[in-house]
Amino acid sequence: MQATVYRSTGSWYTVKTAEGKMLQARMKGVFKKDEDITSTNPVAVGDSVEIEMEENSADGNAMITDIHPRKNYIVRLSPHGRHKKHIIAANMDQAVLICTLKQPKTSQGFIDRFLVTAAAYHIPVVLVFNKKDLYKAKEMAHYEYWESLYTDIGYKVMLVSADTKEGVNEFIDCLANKTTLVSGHSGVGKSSLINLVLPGAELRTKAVSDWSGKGLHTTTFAEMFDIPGGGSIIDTPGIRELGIVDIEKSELSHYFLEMQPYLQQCQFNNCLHVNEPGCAVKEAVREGLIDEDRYVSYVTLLESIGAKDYRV
Ligand SMILES: Nc1nc2c(ncn2[C@@H]2O[C@H](COP(=O)(O)OP(=O)(O)OP(=O)(O)O)[C@@H](O)[C@H]2O)c(=O)[nH]1
Ligand SMILES: [Zn+2]
Repeated sequence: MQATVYRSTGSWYTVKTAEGKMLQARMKGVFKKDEDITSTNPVAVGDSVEIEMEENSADGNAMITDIHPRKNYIVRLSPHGRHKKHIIAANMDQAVLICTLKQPKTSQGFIDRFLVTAAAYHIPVVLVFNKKDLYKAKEMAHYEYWESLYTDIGYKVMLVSADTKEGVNEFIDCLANKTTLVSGHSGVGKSSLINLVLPGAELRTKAVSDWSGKGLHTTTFAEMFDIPGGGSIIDTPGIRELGIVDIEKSELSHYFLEMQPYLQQCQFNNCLHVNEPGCAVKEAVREGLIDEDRYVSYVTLLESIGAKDYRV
């Protein structure tokens, strides 16, 4: 029987069957893990799995017997070992990055790092700027610059206020019938916005009371919630940044989507677009066809690859 993983707590998983029943499930032994990754968790939130009911379980618990191939997944470095990865979530249709221009201002470096990560995992991103009610002329001008920059690259951008509810309908519409990972720095208003979409869910309080006293200390985890009317949200409390661990310097420019048209035109086919002569990317920056700040983000990320505490 097929089921979807909604929550993972180490050895127990909350899964939802095709009929909509929530069950507690355990893994049956250890089965083959994803070939490409060495992860600390074989099954993640969003995974589609096969389950069987446990034979002698009075509680109606289930066994996960197989995991279906993933459409995509995101990882972070595991807290339990430098080189191990922890799969945060799988099978997403899109990711929403909640940002703000005030209290606390989201940096462009952070946004671009997120976009690179999502592009590498083939996950479309919607940038949602929250706290519109706090923006004065200066912040509005900044927002408009970012809106046109990221819209031109191909991202969907929206401006909302969880406080006044301005723009919230558009935000809710963009989540309909999709599985969406919601991410963002602490304090940008993730919970406030999610609570508007999931009335009565009281996300964070639920997570806290369920987990207190169970000794899970540093462990952060994702959890999926159904949206009334269709679709679901994957909330990732405590996970500030996604991490791509294995990205090569030579790949990075592919994930800056606006650079793609120029990549074949550089004089050297292994051009990193920094010091090389005949670089079509740098030429495009000079001509204003690629935004300078985005190029700065590119160079910053490029330098971080291979650095000691490497994490894109
Ligand atoms: N003025 C204003 N304040 C907001 C808005 N949205 C959220 N806030 C406030 O910003 C603070 C942080 O909001 P949260 O929803 O807890 O933010 P979060 O991103 O979930 O933060 P973490 O739980 O730390 O990850 C709270 O004090 C909210 O009341 C908004 O649209 N306008
Ligand atoms: Zn180049």
